[in-house]
Amino acid sequence: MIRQVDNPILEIHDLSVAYERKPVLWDVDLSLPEGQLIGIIGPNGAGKSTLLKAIMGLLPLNSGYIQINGKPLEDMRHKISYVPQRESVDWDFPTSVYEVVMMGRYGQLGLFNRPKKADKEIVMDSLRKVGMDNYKDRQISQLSGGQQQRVFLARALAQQADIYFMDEPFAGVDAATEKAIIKLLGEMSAQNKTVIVVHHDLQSVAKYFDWIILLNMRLVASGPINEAFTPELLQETYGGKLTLLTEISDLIQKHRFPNRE
Ligand SMILES: Nc1ncnc2c1ncn2[C@@H]1O[C@H](COP(=O)(O)OP(=O)(O)OP(=O)(O)O)[C@@H](O)[C@H]1O
Repeated sequence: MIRQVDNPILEIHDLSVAYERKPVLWDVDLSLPEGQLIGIIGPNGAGKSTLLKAIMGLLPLNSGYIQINGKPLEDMRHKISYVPQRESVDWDFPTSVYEVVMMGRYGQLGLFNRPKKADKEIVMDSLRKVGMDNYKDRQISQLSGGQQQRVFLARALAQQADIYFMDEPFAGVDAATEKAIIKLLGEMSAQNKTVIVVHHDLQSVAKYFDWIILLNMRLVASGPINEAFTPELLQETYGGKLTLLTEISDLIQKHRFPNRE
């Protein structure tokens, strides 16, 4: 079940990626609609992070190409923003919350230009949106996991991109932060931003996302949540673990018929 869309914001054609000849992604063909909250799910090692890195141009492709709004990715980099996994970053680096978020502006500014008043306002506005404006002078080494994730999000917001890629933004954060993040992502998609999130918790998929991508080295499904988040397609993605599938069937029933107990 792979739904192609008219006027896609993102198109991936015949994408294959390998690490030292070990194939990780095979022939992925995908088109995604604008302004939606999109989840990528699949088992460990399915290639979810690899897909994001390949789209961001951080890995060499074995084959394929990527277009944003019908134009080559290389010409559209300023329109995309990437929030890597929190653990992939050195949080002991001696810098402040404010500086990290200002880094989001350097794409527009150029490395050697001083931030202007407008940049400073965008940084403070982004910090306010994630509830971290009171921490602007704090060293990043002194933040909790949830606070680190909020700072990452503020940096992405400061880039003022059209498409946001996020690698497990809910991993290791507290419930309040998860709630704050999903609210923010909803506001972004209401402003026609496209938000693409690698996600692990199957329990919250139907509640959080408009569109879902099921991946296991190859693309299993891509479509609106009601069409693509089905027990059959999940079985194809995860390989039939029956207890999991029974749980998921229950979840889908609850999502579709929320008032039925
Ligand atoms: N830098 C690398 N060098 C070699 N192999 C790698 C590298 N990064 C990832 N892999 C391998 O590629 C496969 C896909 O990894 P990837 O991190 O994309 O999966 P994932 O779906 O994001 O997994 P998880 O849910 O466990 O985070 C795995 O088998 C992994 O071991």
